[in-house]
Amino acid sequence: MASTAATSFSLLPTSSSRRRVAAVVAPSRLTLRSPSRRLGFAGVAADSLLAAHVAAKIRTVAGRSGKGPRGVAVMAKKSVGDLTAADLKGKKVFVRADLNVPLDEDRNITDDTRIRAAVPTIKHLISNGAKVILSSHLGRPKGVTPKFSLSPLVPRLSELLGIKVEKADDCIGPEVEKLVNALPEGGVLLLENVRFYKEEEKNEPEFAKKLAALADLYVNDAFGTAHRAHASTEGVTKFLKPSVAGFLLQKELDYLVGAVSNPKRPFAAIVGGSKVSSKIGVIESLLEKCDILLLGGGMIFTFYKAQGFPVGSSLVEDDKLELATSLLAKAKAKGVSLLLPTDVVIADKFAPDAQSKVVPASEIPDGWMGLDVGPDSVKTFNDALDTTKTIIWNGPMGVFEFDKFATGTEAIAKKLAELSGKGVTTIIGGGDSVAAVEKVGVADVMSHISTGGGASLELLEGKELPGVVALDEAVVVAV
Ligand SMILES: Nc1ncnc2c1ncn2[C@@H]1O[C@H](COP(=O)(O)OP(=O)(O)OP(=O)(O)O)[C@@H](O)[C@H]1O
Ligand SMILES: O=C(O)[C@H](O)COP(=O)(O)O
Repeated sequence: MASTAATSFSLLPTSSSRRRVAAVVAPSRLTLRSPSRRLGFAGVAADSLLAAHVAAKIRTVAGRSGKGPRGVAVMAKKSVGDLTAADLKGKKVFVRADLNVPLDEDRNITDDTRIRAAVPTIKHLISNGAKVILSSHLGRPKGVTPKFSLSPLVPRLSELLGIKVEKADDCIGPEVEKLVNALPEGGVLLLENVRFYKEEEKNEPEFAKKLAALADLYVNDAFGTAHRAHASTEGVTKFLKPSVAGFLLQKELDYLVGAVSNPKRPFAAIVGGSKVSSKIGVIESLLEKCDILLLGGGMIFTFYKAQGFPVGSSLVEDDKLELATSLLAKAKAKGVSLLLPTDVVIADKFAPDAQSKVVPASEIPDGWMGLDVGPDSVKTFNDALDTTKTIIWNGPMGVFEFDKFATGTEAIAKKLAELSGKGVTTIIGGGDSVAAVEKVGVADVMSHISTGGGASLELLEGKELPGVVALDEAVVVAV
């Protein structure tokens, strides 16, 4: 018989859990006093963008003081959209982007998403007469390593921006300064990989100062690297004013903080991936906010074992059994409807050509391992998702890299695409779930696909990102 793991948790959230979330973030109480009220990005209203930052800040302020948001003066980050031609014309602007794109053996770009995502900010700057000094890392080089040069990015950047992008062979020093000084208004100079200097990751002030010396002001649009306190993401802000957020950074915050903290309800979170240990923070944080939590991926077997079910040779973290039990109890206490798959696709080995069959989640035989969620679970998950208005998804439902075990993940991707078309806010929180959505070819219809893996995980865990914290604040006053 199928396990009844799902039925031991109530299907409806309590009204108190709804009230608690609403009390923690109440952006409607706020009057925004910032020109960035006008700003919008990709169909996202300006007020909603700011509400996201405000909501994040309120939670921090409220958390520290132990009091709610009422009457608390809070701040929001200054935006590149606040800068007009009067601020930008002829100015040298240091733009930190995350152009850490995958390259094949011949150094061709295999996915240009991150380059495309950086374009709106750069276009805004060049169309307002700024001189753009563009900086990024690529990979994790140890010292100067030609295979990690940013040179292969120049043709695609030039094509997307419609101008000839210049390239420096270094990111600091007299030669770079000469190229910067030769930049025309509306020109773009791409600096060499900033991680060729070990001082970058060490966030050494002297190195940050040298980067800053190239420019008049700073824009951080590197969402994927915003969780790193590096010289070009954090240190440089101490020497360049103003230091403002780019459009991509804002959009990521709007969805991953704003839509998640203040969601249209019911709000469902889908968490998958390999191990529960790497998702504890995310699950705990989402349990505070969501109405429905769907779990899939390798982590579910730790939950099953904690409930006394046989798990065969499935992935299990034996030191996390108590944790799994406590997460189930927490969900129950909070009135969150936590659904574990009731059936699984099992395999006789971890391989694309493994023998496979579907069994109830409570009946995995010895020698077999669960590699995907089963069809009954997909149906239950889809029915639950049909009731929602906001969905965030992080981590695949199974070993989607093997076609035979990709069905559950692909079904969820298709369901989110369908619901997105019906007005549900669908957010894909980075990492492998993005790859899965792209594999199914439904990336374009999602409300938001994060460009950050580690950064989006940290945000979903409720952490502050150093690259965001360091930016200038625009005063927002609570009334
Ligand atoms: N049942 C399973 N058994 C073993 N591995 C699984 C299972 N289900 C999913 N996985 C694996 O989990 C991996 C993704 O897990 P991870 O925790 O890294 O997710 P993610 O957060 O989406 O990715 P990233 O860490 O890149 O952000 C995939 O490679 C997938 O094959
Ligand atoms: O790909 C990423 O997640 C970002 O570019 C950050 O890279 P890092 O993990 O090497 O800092």
